[in-house]
Amino acid sequence: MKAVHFGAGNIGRGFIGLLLHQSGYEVAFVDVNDTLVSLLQTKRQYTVKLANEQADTFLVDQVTAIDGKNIALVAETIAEADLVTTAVGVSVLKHIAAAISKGIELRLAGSREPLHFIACENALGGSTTLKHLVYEHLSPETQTLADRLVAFPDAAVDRIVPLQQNEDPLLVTVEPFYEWTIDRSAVLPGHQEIAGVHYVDQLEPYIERKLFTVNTGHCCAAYHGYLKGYTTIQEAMKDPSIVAEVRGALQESGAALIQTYQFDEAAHSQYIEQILERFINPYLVDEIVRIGRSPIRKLSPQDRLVRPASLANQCGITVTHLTNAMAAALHFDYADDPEAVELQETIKKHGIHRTIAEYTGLSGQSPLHARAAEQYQQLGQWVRHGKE
Ligand SMILES: NC(=O)c1ccc[n+]([C@@H]2O[C@H](COP(=O)([O-])OP(=O)(O)OC[C@H]3O[C@@H](n4cnc5c(N)ncnc54)[C@H](O)[C@@H]3O)[C@@H](O)[C@H]2O)c1
Ligand SMILES: O=P(O)(O)OC[C@@H](O)[C@@H](O)[C@H](O)[C@H](O)CO
Repeated sequence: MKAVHFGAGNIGRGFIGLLLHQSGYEVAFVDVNDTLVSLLQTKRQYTVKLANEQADTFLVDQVTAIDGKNIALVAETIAEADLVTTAVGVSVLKHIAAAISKGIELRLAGSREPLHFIACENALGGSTTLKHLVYEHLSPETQTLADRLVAFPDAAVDRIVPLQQNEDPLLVTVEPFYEWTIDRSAVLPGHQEIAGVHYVDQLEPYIERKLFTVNTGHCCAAYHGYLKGYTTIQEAMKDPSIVAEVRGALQESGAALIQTYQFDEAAHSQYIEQILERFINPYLVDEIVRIGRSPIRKLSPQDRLVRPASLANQCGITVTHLTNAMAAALHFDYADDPEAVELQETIKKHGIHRTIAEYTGLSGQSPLHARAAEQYQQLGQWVRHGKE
């Protein structure tokens, strides 16, 4: 079986590529990083190392890579594939949509075999977003045919894969834990289930629980950790005041998730504890600036801070830690992150209230907006007064 995977980065090699390989797929990675592409083409294999005491390793072989700029070759490879996956970043999906649409046109011209596209990004409805972007490039006739033969099941992916600092540029170190959940209701007959994947009839509770626990807690630790001058999440999670913020945020999002999806309270508490353990894995070095990357995306209405805060607010739960994490995110002034730079420029130019309204969608009338703005000022004073 042949799979095409867009994005030969950390999660692409360290999680999706590994699981597809273990399921019997030959994986062709599509990437725009020339070094990665050329190394994968030459070596045809790479190693995944687990961040555990034994440092278990897995060899992923029978792989290759395609230059993402070579649209004709990407399209031809998609036309021949049994499965297509992505892990490029949700904001990059628009850049791969044209090549995917060409692949679908070629495929439909020569085959009636169903084809699945699964976006493995940290976002609600990632594959659905990809579908809309791809359909913009297809004629109405092709869209009608694609409706029958091409599917875009949404998915949730969970495995912490930090930025890599290995001598071997293809080696990727990952945490032992993983969870890949796919919406079975959108899968076409004939799809061969991927080993190790959890197929569910309704994805929403799973993706919201993952994003609003793992990613909410993660970015909460990262933004508060950044303000306190820590470099890694492992350092930040040694600070009791940061752990208290993370726990507080996860209690707020947790209460909202439990009310919305009727999760068992004890099981959800255990889920939170397991995640806090994962954050402090001593065999990983995970940089705060990776976890805090793209603060505009992370402050957007459907993402890990605003959506759980809004859900909690609607459920009548008092929200202070999630708004404090938004406030800390608004202070994330990391100069190498283009979204952080844009955010800081917007605050300077238009002030905090307009910035909050513009990026979070929380209007000036929202109590969450008011609290985040007040906490932003308090954190600013704390930073200016030497963080006493
Ligand atoms: N790293 C994690 O812990 C983790 C876990 C779960 C989900 N995710 C999600 O997976 C996605 C990728 O994250 P990552 O950490 O692997 O990032 P990454 O930067 O390591 O990998 C992204 C890869 O996509 C490639 N890319 C960029 N533009 C492209 C294009 N136009 N065509 C083809 N390839 C392109 C990049 O060159 C890079 O190799 C994100 O959506 C992230 O939220 C990451
Ligand atoms: O990838 P992002 O930028 O959406 O979020 C950063 C991290 O929180 C994220 O990559 C986690 O490590 C991952 O989602 C764990 O499953």
